[in-house]
Amino acid sequence: MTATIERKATNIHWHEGDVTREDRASMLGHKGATLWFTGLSGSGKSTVAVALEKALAARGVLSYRLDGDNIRHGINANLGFSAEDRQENIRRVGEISRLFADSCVIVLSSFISPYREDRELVRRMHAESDLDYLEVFVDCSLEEAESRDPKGLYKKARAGEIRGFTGIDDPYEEPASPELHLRTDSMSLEEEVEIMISSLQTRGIIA
Ligand SMILES: Nc1ncnc2c1ncn2[C@@H]1O[C@H](COP(=O)(O)OS(=O)(=O)O)[C@@H](OP(=O)(O)O)[C@H]1O
Ligand SMILES: Nc1ncnc2c1ncn2[C@@H]1O[C@H](COP(=O)(O)OP(=O)(O)O)[C@@H](O)[C@H]1O
Repeated sequence: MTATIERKATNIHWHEGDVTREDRASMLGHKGATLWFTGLSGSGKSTVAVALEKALAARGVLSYRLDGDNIRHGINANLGFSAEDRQENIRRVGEISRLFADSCVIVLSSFISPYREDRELVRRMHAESDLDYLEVFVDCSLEEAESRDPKGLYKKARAGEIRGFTGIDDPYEEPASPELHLRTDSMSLEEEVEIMISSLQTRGIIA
């Protein structure tokens, strides 16, 4: 694997193992892949990922969720919401997703990931490692997301208590050609799960 940013360390060498990705896939009975959920806060990224995780588990498929809020409690606790910090957030999570996907897990990564360039970096990381990558645009209008306001954050942003909130006073760049487009203000959760499961089947990632 080559680096996606300039690497500081020199004199480092990739060490191959004897157990291959194909070996891991036969052990688990499915391939690994990353589903990258991008969309506004409150668009439904976490809800959709939780529902898909459950549906996959019922089929005996191993998946693992990486969620913005959770990851920011741990490995990315040192990052805020400036454009630079969001970029580093996505870069690190992109690398973590690549590792999990290589381990043959279906990775469900839910991050606002507002910048197209940052998402394209994650796509390139997966392509570089010959791993399936599906960008899932979790799409709903700002008005709908704001009316849901599951954490009361839009209210705070409108009141000026949160600055740089995506959709209010910070940008969200919509995906130009996502592999999957879920319109959560008109589709049901069941339909959304069905679309994702059949796409994984069609691509030969799961049976
Ligand atoms: N300023 C600002 N803008 C956007 N979101 C904010 C902000 N401050 C806190 N939050 C909360 O952080 C969650 C988004 O984290 P992410 O790691 O997904 O963001 S990003 O991809 O780096 O843009 C987001 O979670 P979701 O609502 O699940 O998307 C919010 O709960
Ligand atoms: N079709 C749908 N798909 C996903 N979420 C939906 C849908 N309809 C309504 N919702 C609601 O929208 C909210 C989305 O919140 P959440 O999943 O936390 O969003 P995000 O992770 O993008 O911030 C939840 O309260 C969920 O129940």
